[in-house]
Amino acid sequence: MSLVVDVRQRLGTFALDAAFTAEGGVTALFGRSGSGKTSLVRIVAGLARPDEGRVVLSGDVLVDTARGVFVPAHRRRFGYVFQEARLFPHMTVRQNLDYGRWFAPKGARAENPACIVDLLGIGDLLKRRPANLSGGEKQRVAIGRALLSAPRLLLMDEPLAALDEDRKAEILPYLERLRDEVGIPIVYVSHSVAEVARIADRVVLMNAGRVETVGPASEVLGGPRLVSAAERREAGSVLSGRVEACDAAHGLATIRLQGGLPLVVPAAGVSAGEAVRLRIPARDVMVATVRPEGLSALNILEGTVEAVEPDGEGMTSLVLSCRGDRIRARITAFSAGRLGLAPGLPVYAVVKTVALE
Ligand SMILES: Nc1ncnc2c1ncn2[C@@H]1O[C@H](COP(=O)(O)OP(=O)(O)OP(=O)(O)O)[C@@H](O)[C@H]1O
Repeated sequence: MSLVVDVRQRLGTFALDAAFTAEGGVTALFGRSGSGKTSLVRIVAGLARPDEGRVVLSGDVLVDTARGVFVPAHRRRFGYVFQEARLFPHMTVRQNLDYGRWFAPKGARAENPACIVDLLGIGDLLKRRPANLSGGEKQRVAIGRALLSAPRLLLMDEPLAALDEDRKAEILPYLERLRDEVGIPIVYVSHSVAEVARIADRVVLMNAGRVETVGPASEVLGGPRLVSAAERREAGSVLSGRVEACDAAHGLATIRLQGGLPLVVPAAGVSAGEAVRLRIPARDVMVATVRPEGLSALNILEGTVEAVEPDGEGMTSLVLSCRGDRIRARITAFSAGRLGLAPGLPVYAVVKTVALE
């Protein structure tokens, strides 16, 4: 699968001028409110026409303004999940799901709808109507309905934004299973660093209608390229690793990172050998020039400073190379100066929190 988007559209005083490509997995359109994410995803969906440009999915030209091509939304075979579930209130969950299936072309019908129902954990809800479901349950049904239409591409526009933190936490594991077990490429709109870090393979960072940068989640969410101060505060490292050992008595697991470093993290319900993603918020990493002792932190990593990037607002982003894995830290410019941090300097990274995802 390859999705090529290169479009321009004027909306009142707002000018969208955005280009990106996506290749399978989850591509996040990420940026602050008003940066143009929804306008862009609406063009990909066929719900809006660009003034100029092209949208091509795996060689299939869906929009080409120069040649007068515009394939309408219902003929694109895309699934769309919005902020609110938009289920049919008079239909049961099963009927809502069947409605999705009904739209699948004959040859492409999901072979086993029961698998999708299982994957989303909605088997017990089939006879209920949307009015009796929680926000998280509704959203899982909406995702199921979209999947059962056998889409070539799934577009999700802030699917968790209307949910409270508990409901978000409930639904995120299902989105991860969707990413890992269903081969459908996903374009995922969000303004949440934590959500994007957890779900996305690639990130398209939007700012004022334009694409600021495109890259792996681990790079884009690292910090320096993030546009708003709020995003930079949330910046951090996204790392991959494998569970090496579990210490059930203490609720801890040792994760071996790709570069070979071990990290000890609080973990419930993981098993040895499992591949995991970790997020370490940059603001939760302290830096020392000598090995600290007598600390409560479980992880003190040896590394060297790779980059020092002051943000001009009194804070400095650091990239630390720890046996090949890059750990980001965000400290005050004052501390960076006082410690004389410069590329090549050996340091210790004290990691206060690690989110296992
Ligand atoms: N039909 C329209 N007419 C005029 N301005 C519009 C129209 N649609 C969108 N805009 C403007 O375009 C800008 C981008 O809006 P858009 O909804 O795409 O941003 P967003 O990044 O998805 O934001 P949010 O995260 O808040 O949903 C906003 O300033 C919005 O007011």
